[in-house]
Amino acid sequence: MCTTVTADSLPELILRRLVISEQVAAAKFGAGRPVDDPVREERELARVRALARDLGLDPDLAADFLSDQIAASKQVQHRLFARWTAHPDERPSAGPDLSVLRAELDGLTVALLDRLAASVPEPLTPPETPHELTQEPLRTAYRTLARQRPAPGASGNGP
Ligand SMILES: O=C(O)C(=O)C[C@]1(C(=O)O)C=C[C@@H](O)C=C1
Repeated sequence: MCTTVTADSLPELILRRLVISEQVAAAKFGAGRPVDDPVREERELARVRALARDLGLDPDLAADFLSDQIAASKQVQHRLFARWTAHPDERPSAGPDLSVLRAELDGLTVALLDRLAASVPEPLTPPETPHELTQEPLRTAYRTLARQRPAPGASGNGP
């Protein structure tokens, strides 16, 4: 799996991550695994800090941003778990492979940080979506983006 940096916009990439999260939920529900995986989260956050340094982005900003994406993913997954527990007829028949989905998420992280580094540091608001499942998680995904952020390279981390 290669980690292609795409030309997609930040909002598109954020939405795509939530769509993959629905598949992650299916994989975990099918395998009887819990939504939360703190070890995986720690690894992702450490990687994002390293990527941010390479891109000239504030590592704290990048970590806050990824934490929002993880929190949003967990909201989607917990909602789906609750739905599938209450309505067995709505359960997905077969879950996709979690390791494949994680490789997709890792590739998206590179693209997301690349877009974040290229974006103007003006506050961004989450788009409205007709999908009830994703509206609240989208607000979570934009928590850091909704605040004024320092321009890339102006993070005060020194030369
Ligand atoms: O990789 C997983 O297991 C996921 O569920 C994805 C994810 C994430 O959004 O990156 C979300 C929740 C877990 O605690 C860890 C990571």
